[in-house]
Amino acid sequence: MNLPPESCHPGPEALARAAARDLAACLRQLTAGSTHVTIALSGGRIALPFFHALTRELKHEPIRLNKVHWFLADERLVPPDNPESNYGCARKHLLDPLNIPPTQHHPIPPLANPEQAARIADENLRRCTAAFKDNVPVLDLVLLGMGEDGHIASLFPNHPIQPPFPDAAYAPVHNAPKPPATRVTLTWQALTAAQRVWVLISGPNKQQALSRSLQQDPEVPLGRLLLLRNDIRLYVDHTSLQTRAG
Ligand SMILES: O=C1O[C@H](COP(=O)(O)O)[C@@H](O)[C@H](O)[C@H]1O
Repeated sequence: MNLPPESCHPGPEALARAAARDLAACLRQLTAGSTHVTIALSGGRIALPFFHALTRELKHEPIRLNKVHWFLADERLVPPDNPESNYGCARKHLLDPLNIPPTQHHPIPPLANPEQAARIADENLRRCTAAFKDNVPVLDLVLLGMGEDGHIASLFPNHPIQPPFPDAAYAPVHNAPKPPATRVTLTWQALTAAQRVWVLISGPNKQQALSRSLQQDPEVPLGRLLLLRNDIRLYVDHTSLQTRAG
């Protein structure tokens, strides 16, 4: 598998530390320059070590966090106190420990109707965004994970999404192959328009999806994204390079 050595880390903690250090450096630059910085966070297994490492990095940094607005790359439509909620996890382990005021949190509302939730999420992002590419909001940074099947955000293999309108940043997801079944995700357009995309890949049984992605296999969501843009930063740990047992 062709991965540059700087992308590879011995385990989730080392990966999380490296990504957190890089994000702190990136925020130092971005907050010095602009009035508004927009970041989309993900959930999944790497989220917890990453949020803890990022909290440690940012606690003692003279970064103007009051300029940073926190969005989600995807959400499972469950209440925020449900352990499956991506926002709930981000809030508990990153935003609250850093005392980020609620005006800078932009959760995807966990409504029963994902179409409506996606429209509200799109409007919230547009309201905070200064730059647009073909009317698609440009996020400063999107942080993604990758599942065993190669899914990123809530874009799953063989599971097309239907954005509510052509340049929508968010789309509803029905019958997701991984529970919870009802979700909202950033669209391909939003991932393509973003200034930066970093993917944190950790956890067993991901080797095949990763290797197909690196070959830009469009059937694998990360492979499709790597085909759409060649400037994605990958963080990979050794647990994700293990093959499926048996
Ligand atoms: O369901 C989701 O899964 C992905 C990957 O999570 P992992 O636990 O397999 O690493 C995550 O990036 C996404 O935000 C989440 O909703």
